[in-house]
Amino acid sequence: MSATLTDRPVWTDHGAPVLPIATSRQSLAGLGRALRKHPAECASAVLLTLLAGVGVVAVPLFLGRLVDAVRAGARQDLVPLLAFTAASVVFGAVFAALAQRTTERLGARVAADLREEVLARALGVESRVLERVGSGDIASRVTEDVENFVAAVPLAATVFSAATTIVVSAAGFASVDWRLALAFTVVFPVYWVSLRAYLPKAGPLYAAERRSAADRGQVVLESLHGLSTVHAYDMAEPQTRRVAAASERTLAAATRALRLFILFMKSMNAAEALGLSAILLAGYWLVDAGAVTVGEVTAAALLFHRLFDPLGTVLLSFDDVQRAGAALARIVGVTLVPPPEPKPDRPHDGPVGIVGRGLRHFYDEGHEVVRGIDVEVPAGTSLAVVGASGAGKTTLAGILAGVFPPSAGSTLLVDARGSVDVGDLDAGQVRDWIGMVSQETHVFAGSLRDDVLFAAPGSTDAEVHAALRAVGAGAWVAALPDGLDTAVGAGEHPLTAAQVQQLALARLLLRDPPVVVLDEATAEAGSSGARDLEQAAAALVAGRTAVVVAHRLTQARACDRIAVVADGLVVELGTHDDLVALGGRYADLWSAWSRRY
Ligand SMILES: Nc1ncnc2c1ncn2[C@@H]1O[C@H](COP(=O)(O)OP(=O)(O)OP(=O)(O)O)[C@@H](O)[C@H]1O
Repeated sequence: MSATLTDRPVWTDHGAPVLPIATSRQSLAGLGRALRKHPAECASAVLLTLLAGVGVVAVPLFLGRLVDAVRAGARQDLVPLLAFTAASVVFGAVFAALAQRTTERLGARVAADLREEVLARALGVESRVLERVGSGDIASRVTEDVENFVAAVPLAATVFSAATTIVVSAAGFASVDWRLALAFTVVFPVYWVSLRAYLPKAGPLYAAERRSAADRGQVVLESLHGLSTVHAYDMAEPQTRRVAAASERTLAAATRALRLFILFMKSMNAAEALGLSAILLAGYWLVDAGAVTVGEVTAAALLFHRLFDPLGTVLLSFDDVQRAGAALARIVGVTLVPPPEPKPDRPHDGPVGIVGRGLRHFYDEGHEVVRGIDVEVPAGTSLAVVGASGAGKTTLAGILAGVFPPSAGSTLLVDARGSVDVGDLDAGQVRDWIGMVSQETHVFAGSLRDDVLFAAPGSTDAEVHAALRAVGAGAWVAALPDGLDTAVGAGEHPLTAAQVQQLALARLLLRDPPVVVLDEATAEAGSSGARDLEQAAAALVAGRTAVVVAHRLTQARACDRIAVVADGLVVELGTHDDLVALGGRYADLWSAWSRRY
């Protein structure tokens, strides 16, 4: 694996490295891609919403005709017109319900697709990128941002239907008389000015309200948690005053937000009054000039009145749409991380040795934790890595296992066909060559079988049992109520730290890579558990090339050679006997260990 010190993609937000955030255009393109996967649902959502809009618009138009029929005394037209009006009401209601359902379902599908896409891409993000941006950013995008987007789906459906109704109504207006339609447009400048005044202030005011509500909650929680202290020091009164002060601040913030909202609503009402007046005035003039009928003006006025609702929906949803847009930008942003380049297939051939050349690594610039290590583990031999806490053992193990690239230097794998740089293999191929048990083994929610098969899908139950027996897990697995079907993971059958380590070892045994890197597989098991795990690890190491980060020196003694790491460098290297004879750091560690155990 080769890498240079600058070989890291970085996007920044106020100087802090983050994953990319999509621009509006990229977000829309991402949404478009997700929508295009459901062409039939998209078409039916649009069609049903249009039909619902037609229903909404038809009612005022028929009512307008009714007015004209009454004025003309055309009694024979009244019943059919009333029937058409009633039918339009039913038609509009039925299609509105169908449209809402279809659009919400489509939204839920799109959200699910986006969630899957972002999760797949997140899992494929290279560790060098993850290391730079931190896993928190990616986790919040896959969870919170996706949730925020999903929560906005019903709203998006409502806004889409409202926007469609507005468009269909505009067509309805134009069909009555273009001059009436023109009169109606006087509302738009008023809406525009109100929105420009409302939106920039609303966000910070609502945020302040949420913040002060959170502060109040914090004060209340503190008082409850510290109840005994409050009683002991007779602090009930000052504490109540703190809660009251926090409540007043919340109330003041909520009042400020509400006042702005009421002002905004008033300006919307003013816009509606203005629009209606404009239509009636224009209507009066047009009727007078004989250009339109009273019924047509009635239809236009009713049409406009019916628009209050959808217009209000669209205007009031700006905030939420902006918030959903921000979540979408972060979700789509994950998909903008360039996927790792596909590497040519290079299966291993026979036993594999491992060579690290000039390895250096830093997590924080200016603080190297591996400072130039050359290490060679010939095929079929084992190397123990020992040293004080923080010496760089885990970092070295991670680099040798190809979990992340070094800041400088390279790791080569050597087989019968020659050598290959770990960096020239893709992540899946690396795991065929090298298996690793790290300090953080995760137990996935599911059956015990699935948890083991995770590393080697397709293995039979007999093979899974054999692997579990080989790592010393046979007895406890046999005692499980449902055997391999037992549910493990969060909230299910609890596993001890040693059992989790055994699972990790069994996974690796089934995967059967020629090289294994074990990092403190025995550290958390307590001394008797640790001895069992040592044996389990020995079963895995036998016949393979192994790098073992060993805290228990018996495990180090069992390896062919031992590297003592101190402050990012290998300071001693040799067999157990050589190093004891050398009388250096390892000899000191060994004599201290021998005295203790
Ligand atoms: N992800 C990380 N980000 C920043 N610093 C890190 C990270 N991982 C390790 N370090 C730092 O790098 C140094 C070497 O850590 P490393 O875990 O490699 O040492 P170690 O010898 O394995 O220690 P231990 O035996 O305690 O696990 C330490 O100073 C540690 O704090």
